[in-house]
Amino acid sequence: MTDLNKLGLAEARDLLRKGETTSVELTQSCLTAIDAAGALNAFVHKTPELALERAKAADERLKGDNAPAMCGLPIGIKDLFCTKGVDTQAGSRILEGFKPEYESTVSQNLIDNGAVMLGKLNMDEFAMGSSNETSIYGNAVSPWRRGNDDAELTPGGSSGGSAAAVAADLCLAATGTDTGGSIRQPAAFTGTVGIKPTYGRCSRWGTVAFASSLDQAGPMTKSVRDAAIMLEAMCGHDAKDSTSADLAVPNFEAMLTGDIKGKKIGIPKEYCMDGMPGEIEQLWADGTAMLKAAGAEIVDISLPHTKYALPAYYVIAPAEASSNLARYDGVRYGHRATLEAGDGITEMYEKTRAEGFGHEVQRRVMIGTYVLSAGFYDAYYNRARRVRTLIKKDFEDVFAAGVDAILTPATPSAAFGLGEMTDADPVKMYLNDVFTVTVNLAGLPGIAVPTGLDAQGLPLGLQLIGKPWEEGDLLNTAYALETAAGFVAKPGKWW
Ligand SMILES: NC(=O)C[C@H](N)C(=O)O
Repeated sequence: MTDLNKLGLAEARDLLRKGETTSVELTQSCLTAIDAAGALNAFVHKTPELALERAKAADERLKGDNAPAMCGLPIGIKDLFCTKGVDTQAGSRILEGFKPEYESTVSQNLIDNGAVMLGKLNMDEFAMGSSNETSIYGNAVSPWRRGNDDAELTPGGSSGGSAAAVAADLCLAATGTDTGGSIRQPAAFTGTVGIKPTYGRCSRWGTVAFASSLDQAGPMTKSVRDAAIMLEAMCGHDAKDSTSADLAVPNFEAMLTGDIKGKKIGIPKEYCMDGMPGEIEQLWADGTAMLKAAGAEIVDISLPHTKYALPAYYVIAPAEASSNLARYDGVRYGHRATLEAGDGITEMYEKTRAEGFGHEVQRRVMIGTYVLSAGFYDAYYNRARRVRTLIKKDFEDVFAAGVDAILTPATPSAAFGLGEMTDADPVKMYLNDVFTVTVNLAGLPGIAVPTGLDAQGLPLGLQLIGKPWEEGDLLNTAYALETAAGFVAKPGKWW
């Protein structure tokens, strides 16, 4: 069978069960596609030997009756997850040469479920960015292009390598993480599906920390069904993460009936922002009509504190980052600067951190340190935390009034060109997160579903936001939207 790498998880799983292919064949097909896609710079550490070894073991396991759902399925892992004995750099120079002694809970869950890791995927440094351009490895490149224009576009960020790899069929699916939109924005930019589950659904243990009260892992896949399959395999209670929820994991795939009759879908008026491109407005209106045609009840809602979400996020996330990143001191991990005679420990810290962190990470550490400092703590950090509570309450009120899910655009535009936003004011880049950060601040599940193309042929996505712990319901609504939208476009192969 050719082009096995183009399959999704569900299709490949079914072929494996019928004995029509093997994990080794699937894995080999992905490895060949990865080798031919150097131009995308998606995989930054490849693990072909390990992959084939695990694929062989999976083929053995598949001979029995109890092989788990992801048994034998080749996937990519974002470079933020610690993988035992395999380079884990979080896209940063400061973690150069770091090979963890342990496996993150999420990647261990996937290994236990039989998934086959092909390698580690490119990302913005410490997951700070929306274009993958802050990566020490150089940016990942989107497989998509605007019409016949050969300008390189961003796959989004920070999980840009994951999005590029899934969209270009280098793997069947990938892991991502989302602190302010890092799964949903790259998914929307590349015509793939990405879900950020409820905060606490996936363990954060062994995932390099950015902003601990916001970080969540999730799957990036070719379909909603695949997202359901992979989320179930990734998540679950973990005693090693005190914020991990001790809740049973439902069979998400079994909940995909496509029936959303009578579901109340909220359309928040505050998400209709000034300067929103007509194409995004149209996409949103089309998505609303699709859900209505599928039997949902559409209601106008208000989330009054939405406009404060982005500023609150860009105070809280840097504050937590400045604290989390204090551990990179040149002693315990990775890079250490070369010192001169007379340099003491202070010079060692300063030189190491100045060399080891890129500009965006330095900016956030400085902002975070500032907003946490004695004279400014109340004015910035505490105020941002209070705003966060109000944002959370906005959602609680809407759900208490009977709304089942909320539909919004996922991003304010289609993918932009590499370099187009890096020289600009950093706030322009931060504005990419305008529709996604509210969900992280409130700890809710959110999913991006590809629903259309812009005038230049680039994918656009819509976001559905669900109630806490109701990912199954959210996935089902997303499934209904996906079915109605019938998005089948793929990037033309140029790499
Ligand atoms: N990690 C994320 O969710 C990315 C977000 N754009 C940020 O730069 O903070």
